[in-house]
Amino acid sequence: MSLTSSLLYLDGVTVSFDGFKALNNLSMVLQEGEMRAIIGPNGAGKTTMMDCITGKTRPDTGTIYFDGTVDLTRLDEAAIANEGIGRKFQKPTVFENHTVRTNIALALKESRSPFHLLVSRLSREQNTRIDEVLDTIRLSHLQKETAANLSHGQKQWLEIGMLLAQDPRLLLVDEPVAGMTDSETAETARLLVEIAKTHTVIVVEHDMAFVRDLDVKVTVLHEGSVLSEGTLDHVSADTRVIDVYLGR
Ligand SMILES: Nc1ncnc2c1ncn2[C@@H]1O[C@H](COP(=O)(O)OP(=O)(O)OP(=O)(O)O)[C@@H](O)[C@H]1O
Repeated sequence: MSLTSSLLYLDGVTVSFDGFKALNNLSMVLQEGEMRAIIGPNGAGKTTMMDCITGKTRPDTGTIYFDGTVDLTRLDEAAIANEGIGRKFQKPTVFENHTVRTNIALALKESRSPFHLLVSRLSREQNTRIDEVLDTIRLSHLQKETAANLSHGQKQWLEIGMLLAQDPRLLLVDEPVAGMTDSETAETARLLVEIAKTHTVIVVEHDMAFVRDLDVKVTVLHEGSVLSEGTLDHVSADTRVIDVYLGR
């Protein structure tokens, strides 16, 4: 597989904290347009991997290439975000006092501040884009609602929408369904499948019913490297995966 045909390419990535290897020679390739689920036991290195991709943590060794040519290990967090890599953390961080629609408007690439929004009207294209995002995240009917009044699940969707408004090429989504109801969880899978039609996505999750609904290739991390990779059925039948994770 050539380096340039992949959107994200990690090779031999190692990260040590006081001699302990949170990532140990991790290699993984993601094609443009692919959605990938990352699973694995607590401490497997999932968050550290995301931290390395977004520039929060710098690997001791190894390479991470974005879009074939951009060496992410040489860029800081802001530069990596500018390259088109967006991340949604587990805890939603929406602007509670603003409406759902304003939250999306504030997240638009061109938008800078609430003040900027007040003094300069949004273009028709921007409003159309906001409408599209609201539709994707199932919140059109609540666009005038104050974000503080949303359910936990709806806040997660709003934050995914804020990520989409920035039009990233790669979305990193960390445990999106933690704390959601079953129906919100099922809806989130549908929402991400829809988003993945036009974006490359990495989803970290522990919820196996949700991962099954995504119906994508799964990478199992364990002790900082890839233990198994393939369909959920394939990795679920892997005795090493059962031993360290699924069988417990
Ligand atoms: N800043 C740090 N300093 C020291 N150790 C760390 C640091 N960050 C992570 N670790 C350790 O590295 C290992 C991998 O952690 P990481 O958070 O990446 O795992 P994870 O797969 O995301 O786990 P979880 O499913 O619990 O979120 C853990 O043992 C953790 O304690």
